[in-house]
Amino acid sequence: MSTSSPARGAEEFVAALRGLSYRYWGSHPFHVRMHAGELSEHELRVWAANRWYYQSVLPRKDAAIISNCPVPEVRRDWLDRIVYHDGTAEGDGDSGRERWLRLCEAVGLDRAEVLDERHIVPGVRFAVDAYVTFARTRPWVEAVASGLTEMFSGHLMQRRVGDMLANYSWIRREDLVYFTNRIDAVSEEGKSTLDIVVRYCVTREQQDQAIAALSFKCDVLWSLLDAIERAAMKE
Ligand SMILES: O=C(O)c1cc(C(=O)O)c2c(n1)C(=O)C(=O)c1cc(C(=O)O)[nH]c1-2
Repeated sequence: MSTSSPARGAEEFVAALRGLSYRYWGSHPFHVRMHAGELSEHELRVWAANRWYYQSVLPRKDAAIISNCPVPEVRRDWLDRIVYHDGTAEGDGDSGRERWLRLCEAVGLDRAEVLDERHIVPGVRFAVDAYVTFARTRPWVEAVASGLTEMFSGHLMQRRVGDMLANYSWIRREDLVYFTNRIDAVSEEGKSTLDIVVRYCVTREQQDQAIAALSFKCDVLWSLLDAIERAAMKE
């Protein structure tokens, strides 16, 4: 990687980031089967219980970004993500955590078995922990860039709601409130994340590192679904 190449213009940089969409987990075979209505109830339970681990560590990943970031505006902006997932008070039904738990219950899991993480498989733990470690140890703007998968997720979640309602007769719209609520939040966050990355990645090398960070995150999500798919096959 040459540090002497000139920096990309903003448009070219954004196009390079967006160009990674083909590696996004939207095209993973497990998601394809989920959207087509081909997952069994057991497979949906394995998915919901394991993805809980991702949901539950997001605030720690975001806190790591804040702890490494010297820019007050970015820290202030980033704080909202922690509050979004954790809520503002214990037992707050209006939090990402609670909405995910609601989805878990809808697919037939009880809260206790989700919260005690008994269903989490090693590959999921490994992939998700790698995401948190990345945020703790890499420069803050790379960790921010790794969250840019959110640019691709709004459209996917929109489709997921429609496809799940059409293909799993026992799932109701209220059960999918995690996604319906998240769709707007994600497109807002995706835009502000992209603004931050474009603003603070000014050298060619920083831009390359941001692209590599997004690529790494695509691997995290893909590995997570690989592990879920494999775990769900047993039974
Ligand atoms: O359902 C999805 O496909 C999906 C994808 C992603 C993503 O692309 O990282 C996130 C979410 N959902 C999500 O709900 C969420 O809160 C979230 C936070 C982050 C992140 O990296 O900080 N990604 C995602």
